[in-house]
Amino acid sequence: MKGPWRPSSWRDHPVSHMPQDYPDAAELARVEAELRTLPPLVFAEEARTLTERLARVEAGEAFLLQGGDCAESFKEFSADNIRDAFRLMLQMAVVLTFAGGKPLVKVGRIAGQFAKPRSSAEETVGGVTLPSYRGDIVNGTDFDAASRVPDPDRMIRAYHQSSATLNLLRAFAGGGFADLYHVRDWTVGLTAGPAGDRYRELSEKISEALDFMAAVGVTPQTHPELSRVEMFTSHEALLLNFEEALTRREHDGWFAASAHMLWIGERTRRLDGAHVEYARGIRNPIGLKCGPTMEPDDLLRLIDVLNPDNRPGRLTLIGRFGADKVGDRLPRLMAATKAEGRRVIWSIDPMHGNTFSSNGYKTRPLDRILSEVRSFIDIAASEGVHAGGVHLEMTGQDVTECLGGARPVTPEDLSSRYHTHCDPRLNAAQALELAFLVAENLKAGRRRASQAA
Ligand SMILES: O=C[C@H](O)[C@H](O)COP(=O)(O)O
Ligand SMILES: C=C(OP(=O)(O)O)C(=O)O
Ligand SMILES: [Mn+2]
Repeated sequence: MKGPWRPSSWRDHPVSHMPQDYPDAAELARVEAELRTLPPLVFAEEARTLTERLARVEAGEAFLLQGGDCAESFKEFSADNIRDAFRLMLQMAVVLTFAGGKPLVKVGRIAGQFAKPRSSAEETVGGVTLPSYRGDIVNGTDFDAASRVPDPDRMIRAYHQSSATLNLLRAFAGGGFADLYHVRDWTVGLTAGPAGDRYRELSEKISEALDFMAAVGVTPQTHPELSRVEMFTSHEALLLNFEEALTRREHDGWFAASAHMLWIGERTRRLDGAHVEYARGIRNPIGLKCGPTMEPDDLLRLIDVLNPDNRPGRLTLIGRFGADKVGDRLPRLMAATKAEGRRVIWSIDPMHGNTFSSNGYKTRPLDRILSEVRSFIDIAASEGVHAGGVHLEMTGQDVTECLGGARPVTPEDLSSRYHTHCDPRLNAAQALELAFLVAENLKAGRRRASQAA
């Protein structure tokens, strides 16, 4: 039984994957106090709106695309990177909406995705052992003792970077960049290759359809929704000192003001742990990673705590099993939520269960990623559950971090443009390829459903 919730009640629960060793407690307290005085990064009403949008996903009327960096960083912070991430979301949205025939809810892993859980608390290189890098909001990547000391001031820097990132995202979303009439312009930055060619073809079709609509009087002036998009932000609620300081009271309860949606990671989802305690008390939409060790009963007890009122849109379950395990682990979890009438969204993260090292680089093969997504869609169909979304680590940059693709990245290529601060991301072409695959599967599913009806 849980006691009363407060923004700080997580402190009475077991804490994992957070720095316990800030060297200066007074400085940490000063930073937390400063964060409490700073304006919210997002507005509670936006989080309520996202819950409504996700309720449509839960009802099977929309699809969720959640994606972005594994770890944002201070070094890779630039207008170009934000623009490229935004444009990739738009490109994928075009593919998924056109083929899927359903509205797409767009949620970035952006403007706050800075804290990382690590498999090991320490890292050893050449006989030297140092604390692991835990994300730019905690410590630095350089392999020297000073960089690895947790520094609370990094929270302030992460806050301001998130604020500037959100500012640009909001400008892009509402200020013309996302105008569907510019669908052709979004091909800028697409590398040569089949996914790019298919996208160009699709954007031509959409442009023709828009020209036709304009001829019959449907224009951005008459239909302003054609010239703007909704884009929401999300990150893992890992560094609870930061989250607590940005938790704000509203008339209908407490909201995390650091992002529209927060999720609980695979490594911090224990029922009595600090992270579940924090998440249960905020009214934002919540994600919960569900990995291969989760049993149906664990999941149901977590849902009891995280969504006791069974509110649609509140809880997104993000499976992340690995292509080889999804067939064994997912069906019983889906069957349990379905049998118990739990109003949850099922989404798939095909990244985190498909990671291994090659030539000293952490990588993931695109074919395994695609295979986990395909299995997810098939399993959902046979369990009678809506395949609600995908959760991806991806970047608008042409990196060489994940293997394979139509213009294949080989193990030898990994070193050429491997820029991630933590996990390997899909590059723009690989992400588009995945979007086409998901779109085709969704279309096939719709066809099957209408034939059966
Ligand atoms: O992003 C997720 C985790 O931080 C990451 O997968 C852990 O990676 P590690 O095994 O290198 O610590
Ligand atoms: C840490 C992550 O994933 P998981 O908790 O599923 O391992 C992540 O999404 O970056
Ligand atoms: Mn990751």
